Amino acid sequence: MNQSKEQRILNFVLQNAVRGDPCSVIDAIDTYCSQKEWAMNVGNEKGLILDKTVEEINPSVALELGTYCGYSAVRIARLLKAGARLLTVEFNPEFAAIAKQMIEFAGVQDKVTLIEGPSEEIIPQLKKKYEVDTLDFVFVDHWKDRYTPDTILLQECSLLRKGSVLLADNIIVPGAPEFVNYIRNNPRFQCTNYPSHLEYMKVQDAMEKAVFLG
Ligand SMILES: Cc1cc(-c2n[nH]c(CCNC(=O)c3cc(-c4ccc(F)cc4)cc(O)c3O)n2)ccn1
Ligand SMILES: [Mg+2]
Repeated sequence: MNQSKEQRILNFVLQNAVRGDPCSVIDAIDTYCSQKEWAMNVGNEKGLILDKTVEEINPSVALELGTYCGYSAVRIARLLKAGARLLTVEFNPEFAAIAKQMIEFAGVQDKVTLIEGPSEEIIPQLKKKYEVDTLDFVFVDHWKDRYTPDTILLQECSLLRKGSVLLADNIIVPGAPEFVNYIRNNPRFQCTNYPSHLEYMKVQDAMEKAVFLG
């Protein structure tokens, strides 16, 4: 049974990064995926936009939709203050298994709750099952056709409060045109676009920040 790309990424991290050092894990993934095999991690260029947004908000409770191998979960968790937590949702069981090991190797497992399942099923469980009141920050990086319905679902589940910040990846590639239309024309959100590039490529991409106005 030959290895998956995601298993090869994890193996490279285990052999080249330092256990308990999140930055070395991030660097190892970026090295592998820029030199050996492309993968859909947010990457270092958009990762810096993510870092700045997280540092600005300093969230107590953050949600990530789309864990993949755990690259952005490690990026976010390394910046969280003591007692703050990240909930991250992954649909694919193989990806979730890789991400779990990645998060543990990076040493951020105490800050991260990895939840396996589809976003539309998990979001309605956040309040009762995961003891969330409201979300300070949401990194939207899952299936691009779920960005809009899940943003609506977050509102319906009263998970957003005045000032909650959404940051969405892949606004250009693969693209989320319906989401861009929805969020920019919605008076309850204040939007900012951050032009960038697709991870590990010279292709244009962008992130969209949307502040919920309550
Ligand atoms: C329904 C549900 C879904 C999830 C869920 N879990 N994991 C994901 C991953 C989604 N991410 C992507 O598909 C993605 C793709 C590209 C890409 C691909 C191919 C190209 F040629 C160019 C760009 C680039 C990226 O940066 C991406 O993020 N979704 C979790 C929960 N519930
Ligand atoms: Mg992405």
